Amino acid sequence: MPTQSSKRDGKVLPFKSSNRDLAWHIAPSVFGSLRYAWMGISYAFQTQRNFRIHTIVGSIAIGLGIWLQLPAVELTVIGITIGLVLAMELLNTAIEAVVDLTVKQNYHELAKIAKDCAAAAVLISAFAALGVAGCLILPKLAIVVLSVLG
Ligand SMILES: Nc1ncnc2c1ncn2[C@@H]1O[C@H](COP(=O)(O)OP(=O)(O)OP(=O)(O)O)[C@@H](O)[C@H]1O
Repeated sequence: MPTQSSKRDGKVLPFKSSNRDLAWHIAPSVFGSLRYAWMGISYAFQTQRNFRIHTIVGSIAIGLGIWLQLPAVELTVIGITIGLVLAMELLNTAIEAVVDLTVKQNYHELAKIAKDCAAAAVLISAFAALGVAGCLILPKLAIVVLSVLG
């Protein structure tokens, strides 16, 4: 049953709620979608060094936050920031794959722009995460370390 319409070459085309005719395969259920998402995380962890580093550093940050008994709001901010960095890493990996699929091993200025901008998005989110850790974790960690030392 047509629910919306799209414009192509000036013509209004009706389309169904799931207009995925070009897809090779469509996840049959919510459980199927979750399984494919997990496969994406697993692929990124196995193949992307930066994704592994960010996962480990993020886990340490969450662990430190819990150990330092940070308030729930601060732990939430740290969690959201780590989630943002990991999500950016996954999008960067997806963009790299689509670019490589499109241009193969040929040089293309637009491929360069796509990859450089995707990498920049990861970098900016990582800097934001550093800033959050510097504001919320470092001062309290310094107090604990200094009190232990002296
Ligand atoms: N097909 C291409 N055409 C033009 N420049 C490219 C192309 N492929 C890669 N590059 C350039 O090489 C850089 C590194 O490419 P690569 O595929 O390793 O991306 P990356 O973001 O550095 O990878 P990773 O996130 O895994 O470290 C890109 O940022 C881009 O500047």
